[in-house]
Amino acid sequence: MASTIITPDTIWPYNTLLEADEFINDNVISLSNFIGGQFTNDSFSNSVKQLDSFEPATGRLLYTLPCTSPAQVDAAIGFARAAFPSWSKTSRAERSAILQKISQLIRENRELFAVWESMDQGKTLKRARIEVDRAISNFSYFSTFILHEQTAARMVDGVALTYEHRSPAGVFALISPWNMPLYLLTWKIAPCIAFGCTAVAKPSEVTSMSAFLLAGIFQKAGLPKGVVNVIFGDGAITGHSLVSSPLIDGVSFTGGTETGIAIRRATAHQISKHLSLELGGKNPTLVFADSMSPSTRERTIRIAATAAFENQGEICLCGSRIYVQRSVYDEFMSEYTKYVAENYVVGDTVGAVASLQHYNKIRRYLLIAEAEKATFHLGQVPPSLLEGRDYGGYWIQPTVLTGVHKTSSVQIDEIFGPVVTITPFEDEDEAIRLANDSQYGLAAVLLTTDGARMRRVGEQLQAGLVWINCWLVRELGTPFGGMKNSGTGREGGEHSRDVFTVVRTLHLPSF
Ligand SMILES: NC(=O)c1ccc[n+]([C@@H]2O[C@H](COP(=O)([O-])OP(=O)(O)OC[C@H]3O[C@@H](n4cnc5c(N)ncnc54)[C@H](O)[C@@H]3O)[C@@H](O)[C@H]2O)c1
Ligand SMILES: O=C/C=C/C=C(\O)C(=O)O
Repeated sequence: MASTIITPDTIWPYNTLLEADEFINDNVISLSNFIGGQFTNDSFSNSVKQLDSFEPATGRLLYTLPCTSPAQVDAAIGFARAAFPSWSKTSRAERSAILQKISQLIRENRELFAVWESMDQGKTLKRARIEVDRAISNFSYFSTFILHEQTAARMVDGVALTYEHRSPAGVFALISPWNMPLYLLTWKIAPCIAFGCTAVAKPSEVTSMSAFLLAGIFQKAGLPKGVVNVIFGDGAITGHSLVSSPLIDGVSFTGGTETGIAIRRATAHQISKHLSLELGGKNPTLVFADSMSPSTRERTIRIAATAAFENQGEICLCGSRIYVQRSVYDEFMSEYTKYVAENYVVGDTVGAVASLQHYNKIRRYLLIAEAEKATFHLGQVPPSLLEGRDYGGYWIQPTVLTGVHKTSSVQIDEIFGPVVTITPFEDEDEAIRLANDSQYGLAAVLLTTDGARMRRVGEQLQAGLVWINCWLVRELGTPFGGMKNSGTGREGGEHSRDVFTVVRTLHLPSF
């Protein structure tokens, strides 16, 4: 088998599942960092540990990646700093044109990205295509947002004219998790460079391939060298040295709550560092009796199922705690389990979970559910995969549980897999209490046909995003982010502008 040090161009021609599969069988792929506009051989120096990344659907080795050392992290930051003065002064039109070009190049290579993202993350090809489309939108949205942005001037009591002047905040660390790799990393890179900042981006060590391919797009689009550097590695060494560097002006992070806390700690003494933290969730779905009328039942079941099982439940916004009004509980249970069994089929509409480590985490929660005598309406404890690596993949059946106590870790913790708990409630007050009984506050789904209730309940839910009779509907200008331990800061449209710029208010007196 040939050992190939590759650039994205090596992979470019392999844009079907079959071709990608053959390429992997014939080659050992090693990803290299993209620093200062080049794919660098430093990634392979003997002092750099190499990490393995496995294909979730089969368990085979997909590629290796460098665990970038603190010295190399500093080198990447150096390139981003060197690029900042000139990039931050480019005109909005120039930046817009480059973002458009990046968007267009991803669109032209949609299938390439979808195929490799699906193989790398475990998601279905259909789901991967949806996420590539969102990556395309992330760049096109911010390419036009910056052209139309305006700042209002104000007269203060006729005494002074005031206006806000914004400038790019500097060099950012952009760190993303493994569940929606390209979608989430581009949600950070696009606004970062649109608002004139430069970046060192680090995808998750579990799913680094799409970021590598994206670096190839940056080269092809003519993004000036150093504006975006893409480095690979783990959290403890690479991620930590990146966020804690005094030469990093801001961090936009999406990942787990514990990691968010670690990043806050590591940067606590750097007061001016901008921090945007999008963290975990354990989101409630509330099913009111009125939503189970004959005309809306199908929609209610479909939304509660999609919110729970899309992308194997590996979306921070997934509704993994379903609460159902008692008068329709039995009917909901039988319709729901039937719908999930028919529509969420492992290996077809349900992909593999992202890693062996994650498989074992989900399994541990299902063992707890079993020990606590929860009822498994669908799914079961998956088999133990402890020996060797060649298993045939990390597959977990969509699992529907009832009888889980509110103090159980299965009900409290973010499992982040295809596991949902269902609990009855009596009335609106109890529904709100149960929904808010969580350390998290990222998202909530409200299923009801009562217009007054939509607002009455919706406005009391402790969640940054409330979806009523829908789920994961996104408009890229709306504030996106969580309450409580689900994060701090908002991203999207002008909220992303707040993350990536500093503001000064100028006062011009009239005397
Ligand atoms: N709120 C959101 O928008 C959102 C979106 C997607 C995922 N998530 C959350 O992400 C989690 C799953 O992803 P994960 O397991 O990859 O999360 P994670 O927190 O383990 O890792 C996320 C990223 O942070 C890096 N990292 C880890 N430790 C670090 C440290 N000390 N300093 C700097 N970087 C570090 C990792 O290498 C990875 O790139 C879930 O909790 C999920 O809810 C949240
Ligand atoms: O898994 C988390 C999903 C996050 C989604 C977004 O950040 C978004 O839709 O912009």
